[in-house]
Amino acid sequence: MTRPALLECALGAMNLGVIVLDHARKVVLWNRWMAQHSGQHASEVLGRDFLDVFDGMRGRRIDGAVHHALYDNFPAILSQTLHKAPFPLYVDAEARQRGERLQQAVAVTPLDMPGERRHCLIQVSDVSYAVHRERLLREQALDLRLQSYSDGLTGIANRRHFDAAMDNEIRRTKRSGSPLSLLMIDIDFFKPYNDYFGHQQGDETLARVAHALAGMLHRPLDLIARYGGEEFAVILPDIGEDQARQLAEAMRARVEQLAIPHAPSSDFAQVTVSIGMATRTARNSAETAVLIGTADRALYAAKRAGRNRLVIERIE
Ligand SMILES: Nc1nc2c(ncn2[C@@H]2O[C@H](COP(=O)(O)OP(=O)(O)OP(=O)(O)O)[C@@H](O)[C@H]2O)c(=O)[nH]1
Repeated sequence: MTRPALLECALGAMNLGVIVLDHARKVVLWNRWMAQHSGQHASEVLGRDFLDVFDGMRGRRIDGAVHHALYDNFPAILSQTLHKAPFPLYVDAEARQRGERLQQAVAVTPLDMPGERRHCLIQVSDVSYAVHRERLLREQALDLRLQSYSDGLTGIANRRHFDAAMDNEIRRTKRSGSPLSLLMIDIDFFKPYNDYFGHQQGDETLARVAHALAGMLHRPLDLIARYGGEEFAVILPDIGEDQARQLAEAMRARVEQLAIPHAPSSDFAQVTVSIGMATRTARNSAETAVLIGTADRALYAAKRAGRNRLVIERIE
């Protein structure tokens, strides 16, 4: 095989688009890959002006890159992230109908040949697969992040999320001096509920209560988390005892209003919650453990006092 025939054969077999333009920007080489994905055979484009073949490219980045390659001897690489699918190239006729272009990475290179004015080589690679994989990986990473910060059963924040948010809020409150209230909320007589209705219905009720409580929070930094089995914790930044008390009382009443029938052996006809509350202020400057410990003690006081109630314990 002669050398030109060999080169012709290799060019035809290449798995990327190859275009060569002469100094006047006329197409002088167009390989089979380009014909296959553009729908234009070499005989239709050879000898034509590049911008006549690709009218939509006028004034675009690729037009500038060709200009710089031909007249300033500058090469350029157009990554698909910044220049999405510049050429109208498609994987097949169906994709063309849908207008779904191949994702492309484009390299524009000056070609200096002895005795000729400068030409320019344009290489187009199909990076659709890489782009698809990258998108998939990004989505998976986001999913994992969400999963690692939310509780699978109820969909609210999990304990890890609570710990991180609590650290942040304590730090923020130390800087700003604003108050920070914490509620610990526990479903009353949940063991008899599970024993009577079964664990699966117990799960459903847990999720329903979590959802109802979460629906009461409207400020962006308020956070409700599943703290333990049937216990929730609510972080309320920037509100002092009075406002937090009103919200906590409304949350208690909201669960009662759900009117979820309780087990016959419970003291209550409906599912209820007990709530313990404590507030960090600039004056008491409580650390995380003290705030949580105090809200926890208040919760147990609410249980001892008969349940379905709110108890506030002050930090001295
Ligand atoms: N269905 C279900 N039950 C859970 C889950 N996590 C914890 N529990 C149950 O919650 C119940 C908690 O019971 P206890 O701590 O004894 O207290 P209680 O019966 O709720 O009574 P008081 O808290 O004193 O009002 C236990 O029976 C746990 O099995 C869960 O994810 N799903």
